[in-house]
Amino acid sequence: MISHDTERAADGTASRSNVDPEEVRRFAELAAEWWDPEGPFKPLHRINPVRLAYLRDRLCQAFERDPNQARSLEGLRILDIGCGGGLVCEPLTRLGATVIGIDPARETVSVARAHAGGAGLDVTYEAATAEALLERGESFDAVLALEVVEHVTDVGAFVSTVAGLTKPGGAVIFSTINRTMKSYALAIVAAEYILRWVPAGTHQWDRFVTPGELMGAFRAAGLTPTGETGLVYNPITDEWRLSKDTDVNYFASAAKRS
Ligand SMILES: C[S@@+](CC[C@H](N)C(=O)[O-])C[C@H]1O[C@@H](n2cnc3c(N)ncnc32)[C@H](O)[C@@H]1O
Ligand SMILES: [Mg+2]
Repeated sequence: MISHDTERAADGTASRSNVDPEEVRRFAELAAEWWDPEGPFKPLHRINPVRLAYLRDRLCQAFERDPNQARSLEGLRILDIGCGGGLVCEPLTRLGATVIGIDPARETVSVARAHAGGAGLDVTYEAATAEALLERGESFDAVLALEVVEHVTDVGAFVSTVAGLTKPGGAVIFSTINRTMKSYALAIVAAEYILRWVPAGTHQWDRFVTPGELMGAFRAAGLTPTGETGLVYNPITDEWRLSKDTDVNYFASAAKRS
C-alpha cells in the first residue's frame, strides 16, 4: 500500500526538495521486496559484495583506517541518502560506523527499520530528504548516494546539498549509471526488457549522468573529485567486478577540504 505522503517529501518540504514523486512512488510500490535476493532489487543484491568492499576500502583510505580491522569504520558518522531497504547501511554498521539512512519513501524506511531490528543492528532510519537534513544543520564524515542521482530532478542542486552535509575533511561517494549507447543497451534494453532484472521503466536514459558531469557538479559544489571506478558485469561468469571501464555502472568519489 502506498500512502499519499509519498507524493510529497516525507518531511513536507516538497517544493524545496529534489524529489520526483513518480520516481519515489515506483520504489515505494516495491518496498516489501527490498530484501528478496531474487526480487526486483536483485541487481543491488548481486553488486553488494563488490560495492561494500569498494566502499570500505575508499572510506578506509579517506580516513586512514586499516581495512583489515573487523570494525574499520568505528566512530565514523555516515549518511546514506536514498538508502532503500538498507542493503548498504547494515554492513557499514557491522563495520563499526554510525549509520543514518534516509529515503523519501516512508514504506521503504519502515522496511529498512524492521529489517535492521530483526538483525539486531542499530541503524538510524528516517523518511526524509537530504535537503531537510541540511536545513536542520546536520553534517557527516561521509555521505553516500548509491544508485540515487539518476532519480533526482536536479543533479547540481543535489550534489550541492550533499556537499553541505559533508564535514570539512569528509568524503562523498556516489554510484550511478553513465549516459552512453552502451548503457542504453545494457542498463535499459537488456536489464529491463530482455533479462527483466528490474521492472520496465525503472530508468530513464536521459537522466543518466556521465562521470564528467558528476565531477563537474562536485567541483561546482566545492568538492575535490578523488576518483572514478567502473563496475562491470561479466555475463559468462555472472559476476560483477570493479574495472576502469565506466561506460555503464560506476562509482565517483570526492573529498571536502578541511
Ligand atoms: C535504486 S534505489 C537504491 C537504494 C540503495 N541506495 C542501494 O543502492 O541499495 C534508489 C533509492 O533512491 C530513493 N530516491 C528516489 N529519489 C530520491 C531523492 N530525490 N532523494 C533521495 N532518495 C531518493 C528511492 O526511494 C530508492 O529507495
Ligand atoms: Mg537506478
